[in-house]
Amino acid sequence: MKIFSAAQIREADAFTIAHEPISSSGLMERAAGKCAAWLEDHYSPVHPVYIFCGKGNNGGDGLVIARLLLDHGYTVRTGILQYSPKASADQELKLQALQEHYSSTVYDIGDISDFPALPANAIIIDAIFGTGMSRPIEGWTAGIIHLINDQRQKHVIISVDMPSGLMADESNRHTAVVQAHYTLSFEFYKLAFLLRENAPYAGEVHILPIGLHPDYITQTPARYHLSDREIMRTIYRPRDPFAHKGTYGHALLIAGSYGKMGAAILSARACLRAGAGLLSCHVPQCGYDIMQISEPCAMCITDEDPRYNTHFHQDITNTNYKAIGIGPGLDTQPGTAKSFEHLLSGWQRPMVIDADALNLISVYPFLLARIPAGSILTPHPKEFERLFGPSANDTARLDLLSKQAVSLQIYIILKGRYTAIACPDGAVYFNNTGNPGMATGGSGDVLTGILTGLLSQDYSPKAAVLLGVWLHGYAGDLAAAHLSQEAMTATDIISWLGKAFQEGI
Ligand SMILES: NC(=O)C1=CN([C@@H]2O[C@H](COP(=O)(O)OP(=O)(O)OC[C@H]3O[C@@H](n4cnc5c(N)ncnc54)[C@H](OP(=O)(O)O)[C@@H]3O)[C@@H](O)[C@H]2O)[C@@H](O)CC1
Ligand SMILES: Nc1ncnc2c1ncn2[C@@H]1O[C@H](COP(=O)(O)OP(=O)(O)O)[C@@H](O)[C@H]1O
Ligand SMILES: [K+]
Repeated sequence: MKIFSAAQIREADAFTIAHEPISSSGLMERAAGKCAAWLEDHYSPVHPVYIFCGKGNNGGDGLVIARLLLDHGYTVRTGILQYSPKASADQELKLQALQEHYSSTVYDIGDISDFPALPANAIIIDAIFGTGMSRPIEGWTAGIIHLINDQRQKHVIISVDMPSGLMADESNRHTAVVQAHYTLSFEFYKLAFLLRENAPYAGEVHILPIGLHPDYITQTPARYHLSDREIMRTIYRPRDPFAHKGTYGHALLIAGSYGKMGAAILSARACLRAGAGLLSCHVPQCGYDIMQISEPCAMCITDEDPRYNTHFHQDITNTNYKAIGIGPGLDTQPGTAKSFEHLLSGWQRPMVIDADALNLISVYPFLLARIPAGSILTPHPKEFERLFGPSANDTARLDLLSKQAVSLQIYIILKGRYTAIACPDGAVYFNNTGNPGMATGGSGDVLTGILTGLLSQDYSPKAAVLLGVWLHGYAGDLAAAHLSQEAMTATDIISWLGKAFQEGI
């Protein structure tokens, strides 16, 4: 799914009106109708509804919602914030339509003293500002937003399209922003919903399709995308009935050190469960028995070093590996750094680089330029900062992420709630599977294994990152649904990977 900017959404709106027999007022009826239907599905008329409307089209939506709910027997009070003498044409039209039958339910808000006393069970609808937010909210209008937020413990707050005060395309820098429980957003995710800094505002986001013109959507390029099942269906390739183990590649995993063999085991298991044909794991001597006993399906190469991997570069001279994954539990010994440097000089195909291998690059930044094109880096935010330096805010970090992926011609997976996958062509995909149950040691090692397993099966690096991150989160969601977010561990993500293949694509 494409993520459009506020300006593009306005264009989509105008394109739809120009190419379909629908007016802007009609589109507003459709959009607000979707919101009213959602509200009626979730809340009965025992809940009095308090709608706060602005003077733009977001306010217009609120006025239509008011009329539709009143038509269906709800008790509604609609306050119009008079922060400006002028209103949009459609807002005026919808105000007239509401006043025609229900004028006694509408009142003006010109100061915080006009904020109503809310009865128990009341629902707050925020239709003050939407994608037209152009500057910080000030004065008493900001005061009304704070008063709305003060009700958060007692009343459900539902924002129409956007939480008022939030800019659609960037990190929030302002103080007056509605903190909604739910946001009913039209047609598209907004970039703002996916940024960590904006976590307090949108609540649970529901995307309501309003029939914006499909030609605009397909023809207009977008920099940001949201991964979805449709994308996965175009990527996933069922196994060839005549396949043999050679068909799906021989993967090499370089992982583990004394005290951190668990990371290597998790990656190895995930790599196999992601479908690799063969897997060899390069481990230090102390890890040989551990790996052989824990994962009988993996072959094992032991390092000359008893505790660390320091001679793995020699492996690539012998065998024709299809994919290499390096990093989980690797440690950052000088010998490991040297071997990594040799490996990067000799290996030209895409590889997966994670954890301590990323930390080694942070310490020896000249290695960055040696990463083979098409490789996949999987930093969490701290590792990203060590690699590429700090950023002023989430939007700036997103720009830096994309810039680095383009200039190094690699894929960078910045892990988090909405993992951001930056591609060498400048596109960024956000992933929406996964949950806080995955915030537990080893989850990232599992991802590295999955990605290595997909690469070894000849998925292109782009296909591997999109599918791998999606399946990893999907398996995490299945694990959480069966075990709880608290009790699930990284091992459970691997256990549910099979179901994720079956149900998540
Ligand atoms: N996209 C779609 O497909 C559809 C979209 N629809 C709806 O339209 C919404 C967008 O409407 P919109 O463009 O009229 O903008 P909106 O957010 O209502 O506010 C603009 C007004 O606020 C003002 N203003 C701005 N910032 C301010 C501030 N800080 N403090 C004070 N004033 C401020 C601004 O003034 P100006 O900047 O011009 O001075 C202007 O008057 C969208 O979110 C969705 O709900 C649906 O109806 C139909 C389908
Ligand atoms: N709140 C969350 N929502 C979704 N995914 C999460 C969440 N917390 C963690 N994850 C996922 O779990 C993984 C954690 O990776 P990482 O921090 O490298 O863990 P580790 O180093 O312990 O293996 C990432 O893929 C991340 O996207
Ligand atoms: K709003």
